[in-house]
Amino acid sequence: MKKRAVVALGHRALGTTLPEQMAAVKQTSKILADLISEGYQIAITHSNAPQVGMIHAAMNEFGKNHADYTAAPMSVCSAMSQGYIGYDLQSGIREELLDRGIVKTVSTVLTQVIVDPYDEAFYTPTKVIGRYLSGEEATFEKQKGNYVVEEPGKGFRRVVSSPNPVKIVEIEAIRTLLDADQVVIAGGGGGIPVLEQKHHLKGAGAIIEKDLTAGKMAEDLNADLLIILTGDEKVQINLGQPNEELLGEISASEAKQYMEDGQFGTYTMLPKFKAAVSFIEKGEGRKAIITSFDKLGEAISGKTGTVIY
Ligand SMILES: Nc1ncnc2c1ncn2[C@@H]1O[C@H](COP(=O)(O)OP(=O)(O)O)[C@@H](O)[C@H]1O
Ligand SMILES: NC(=O)OP(=O)(O)O
Repeated sequence: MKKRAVVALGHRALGTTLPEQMAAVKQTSKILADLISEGYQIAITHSNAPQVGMIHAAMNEFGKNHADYTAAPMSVCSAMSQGYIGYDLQSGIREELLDRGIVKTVSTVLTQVIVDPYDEAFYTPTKVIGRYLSGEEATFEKQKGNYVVEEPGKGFRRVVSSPNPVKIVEIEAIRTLLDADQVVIAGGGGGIPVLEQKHHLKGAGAIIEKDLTAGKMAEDLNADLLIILTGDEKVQINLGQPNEELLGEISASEAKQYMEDGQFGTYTMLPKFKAAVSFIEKGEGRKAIITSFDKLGEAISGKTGTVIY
């Protein structure tokens, strides 16, 4: 039986602007094709904060200035970001596979993820999206009822709520594609957050942390491996202190201890560890790798990366 992996792609694997994304995806596709060539069945999820910020700004500026265009809510923009990023990944991976003589369908499943309307996150927006804003732009956003935070010396950023993923609506479609040995991109940008109202799923104005959705998807698919590709080859503890240390192979209980000790950024590295530990604890023989996207091959063969077992 083939090994099954869920791969979460971070910012570096995608870039920010359209040309950056096109170049980054070419590189990322090679790495993912290597994994597939090694016999892994993979489901891929990805970041979307820069892209969804860009799409939301564009849609809402047009909506304001042209009577025949309407502004788009965040959930619709989230769906657009899944389509746009999924499209680039689908083409890139397909091409890389064909270059190696591998014929496989690569598809994107527009994925909705049910969130809890009473999730505490709705009271405190924390998820940073889009580009840096000037003071004037930040004031304008606040006037529209949006939230911004200041990053000293850099500018302002928009923030939205980031509720926990409760249920992946299209999980059976994702599972079916993997069972058919196809490559699937799903849960992009953490999935489109939706509130369950009887049979209706109402889009929520929020962005889910993609690492948490990746972990949930890995649990649901009973994957062997959760791979989180980020900017660093290995995670550090005691960051910025004289006793700074790179983490290699650690157990889930060691990882939990580091989490409790506050070793990881709340909105950056911590969700990756939460996802990894929860995934590992809910099954047998599971492993999670956190590494930079260009080091995946070495990490798979045990030469680098932070590996949690
Ligand atoms: N203990 C830590 N070790 C390494 N990086 C950390 C740590 N705590 C926070 N970080 C930050 O987390 C970042 C990765 O998180 P994020 O920017 O959300 O990534 P991505 O888009 O790759 O998912 C790193 O680039 C680093 O700045
Ligand atoms: N949705 C999400 O987690 O996006 P980023 O990784 O870009 O913040």
